[in-house]
Amino acid sequence: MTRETLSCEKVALAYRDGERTTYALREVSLSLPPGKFYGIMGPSGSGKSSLLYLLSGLKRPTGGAVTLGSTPLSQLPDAELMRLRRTRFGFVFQQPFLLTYLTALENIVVAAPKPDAAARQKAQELLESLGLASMAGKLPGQLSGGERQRVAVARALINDPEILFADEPTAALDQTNGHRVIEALAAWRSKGTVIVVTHDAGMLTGADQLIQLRDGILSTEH
Ligand SMILES: Nc1ncnc2c1ncn2[C@@H]1O[C@H](COP(=O)(O)OP(=O)(O)OP(=O)(O)O)[C@@H](O)[C@H]1O
Repeated sequence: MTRETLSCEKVALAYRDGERTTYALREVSLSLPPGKFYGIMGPSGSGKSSLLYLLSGLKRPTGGAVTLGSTPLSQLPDAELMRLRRTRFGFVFQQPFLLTYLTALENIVVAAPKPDAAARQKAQELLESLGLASMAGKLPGQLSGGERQRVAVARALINDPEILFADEPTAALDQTNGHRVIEALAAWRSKGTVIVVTHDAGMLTGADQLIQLRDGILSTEH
């Protein structure tokens, strides 16, 4: 797996609403070397999700640039950007978005490039590493919210993502299950970069670096 530094240089994200322009982010610059667990924090509306969307190529900045190694993410044509996202990034969102008619194992395998025996084996290993070995054959409706979210983490990991992005992955969970999901995400730093957005500072005590946003700009950085 290639492991490159993800960086952004003076990125901005402006939303036009008729005459009005709202800046979700303005002039944010960051350099995120690989293999670390980064936490993006800040109050509601501070631009956390916007920053995650820009860093992961889900949105394009209205100013500045996002770069992965020497690849200018924000300048790639749509198809190339989509391919890069699919092959090098993994995503976990607030809701797990599992297919209700597939088992936990099948929900993971469908995200693999080829749904073959090797992918099934890997999906089973991921479930085991996340404490869900016995849940492989269960449907999402038979799992708890925390278990469903850990299945979503396993699905995000099936392609060995160089960067794992998570947007408020614990917002729908209680503290105990939230911490288990964060532990599962954080463990990936031994292989790739982990970037987690949350408004819950208690979830980021194990982060290597905290990125604090306020009103669309960086407020502190350690
Ligand atoms: N589609 C949109 N159109 C207009 N303004 C938007 C849009 N999406 C976000 N914004 C604004 O951009 C700012 C940053 O939003 P963002 O979702 O990035 O913040 P956040 O820190 O993730 O908030 P939360 O914790 O509430 O999810 C907010 O003022 C928000 O109202």
